[in-house]
Amino acid sequence: MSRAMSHPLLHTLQSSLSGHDFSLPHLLLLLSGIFAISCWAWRRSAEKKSSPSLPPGPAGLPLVGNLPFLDPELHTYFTALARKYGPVLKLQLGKKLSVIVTSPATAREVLKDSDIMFANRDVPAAARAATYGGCSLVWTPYGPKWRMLRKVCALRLLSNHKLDSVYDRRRREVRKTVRYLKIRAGSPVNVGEQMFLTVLNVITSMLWGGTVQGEERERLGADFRQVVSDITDLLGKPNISDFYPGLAQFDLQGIERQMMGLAKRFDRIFEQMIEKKLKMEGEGGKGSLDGGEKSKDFLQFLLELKDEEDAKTPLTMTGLKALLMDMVVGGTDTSSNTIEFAMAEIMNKPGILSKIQQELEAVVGKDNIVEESHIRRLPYLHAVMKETLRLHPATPLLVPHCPSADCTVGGYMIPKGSRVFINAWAIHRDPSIWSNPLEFCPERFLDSKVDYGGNDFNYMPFGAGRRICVGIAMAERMVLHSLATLFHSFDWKLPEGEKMDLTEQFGIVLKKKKPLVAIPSLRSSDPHFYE
Ligand code: HEM
Repeated sequence: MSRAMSHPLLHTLQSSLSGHDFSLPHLLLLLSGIFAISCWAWRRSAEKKSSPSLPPGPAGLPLVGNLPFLDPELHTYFTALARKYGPVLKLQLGKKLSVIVTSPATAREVLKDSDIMFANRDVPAAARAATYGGCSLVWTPYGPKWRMLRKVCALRLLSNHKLDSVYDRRRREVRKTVRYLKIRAGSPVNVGEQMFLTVLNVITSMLWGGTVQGEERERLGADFRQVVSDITDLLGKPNISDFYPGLAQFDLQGIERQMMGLAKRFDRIFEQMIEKKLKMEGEGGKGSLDGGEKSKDFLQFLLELKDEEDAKTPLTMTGLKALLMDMVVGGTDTSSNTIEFAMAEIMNKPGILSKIQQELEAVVGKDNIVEESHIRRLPYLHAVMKETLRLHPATPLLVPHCPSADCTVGGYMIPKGSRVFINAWAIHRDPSIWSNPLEFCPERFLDSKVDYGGNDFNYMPFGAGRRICVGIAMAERMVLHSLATLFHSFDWKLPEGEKMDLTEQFGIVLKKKKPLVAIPSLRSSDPHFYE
């Protein structure tokens, strides 16, 4: 029987007809029944016709969809597709529907108008393997657990107040880098590598104190760098397990296996720090691991929180370690790659470099060391940071969002569970929004209210809405303080015969294809500058 025949009115009609009783009331009933059924059927077909369709997108092949045509440089590939298919387009990647959003208006619909609906993540298999099953702040679904983790990070580690209280730790790491560069003056230095180490040491010193010194510090620093870089590479790799969840158990590309191996190395380091911390507490020590400092570090606070039995949303040991993972993976590459791109763009434009140095001279002075407190008074340098994040947003497609129910964006239907990419990279280079979009021009941000706080959908290097980056204040301090110090204390040039190459390489975190190697020289003859 067809679906229409199951309507209850039909039963009334059927029984009327089978009784062969065609008196006027029955006839009226029959007619009104026919009328009601016709209206119902018409409404259903009209509803079907007017329900929004899926977004447009390139035709795919049976079973695999668009997978064979996927270009690994996703940000440029998605940008080219958007030119052809518009600001909301779909790609069928195996069984997974991906949606790419490429205009300020449609990004606003996702990140503001339907923020709660899109506040979930579609967790890739690699991310689950990296973060104890996806229980970290970055990957946890929107809900009470996410709120608890977010609050803990925002208030206890990354608030302006907390950051102020641990400035000495950041300062110490920046000064260590200055001392290292002084020794290397006149020789080529891998800028990204040095800035990665600086940011990493800042973050770990905020997490568990200046725990590792001397040789141990060097060894763990090198270890972390390789692990973070391998993790972000694996997170950006297309994975069959995501496109065909039925095949995930076979881990055909070995991505989850490799990721588990990397996560284990992290886990060992975390265990080591936790063990030291618990031992110190057992011995009655209350300060951070480097001793002497009264403020509790983040790990100490998390361990106390974990032991709170009456907490509404308890923090487990794996949840605690996943949070440490987020800070180390989410905070390092993003900030250090931004510093590296900024350095490269600045060195490429001597006019910009001299404006930065003039501003530093006026605000910091020739005879002073740059302090974090100066950065609020360096508007030109701030414009340089904004312009760097416009042209080279650290996460060009943000972190993919996932709707918790079917919804509509740009008039198209986005099914529950799709993977939604916001192409911030393309929006930041859209000629209808930015004049000379490919030119590095910090001046466009001077006397402009455009900021990365998540209210302007033309510019969103940190995302927007509930899942906006939780580390903005920290990133701002690290990037500006480092750049100010690098250009106040040193002049920089490329090795003889080298040309600046600004080519990007896609990954969940965007990087310079060719690492920036540059030669520092001292700007001051005063040795106190380099202590
Ligand atoms: C230049 C530096 C940075 C950039 C450009 C950046 C950018 C982003 C972006 C685009 C997102 C995703 C937003 C979305 O889902 O729409 C994000 C999320 C996140 N970022 Fe950052 N980030 C930076 C530095 C940091 C730092 C220093 C930390 C911590 C120490 C951090 C921790 C996180 C975390 C934990 C999330 C996930 C938040 C959530 O899902 O609720 N980030 N970041």
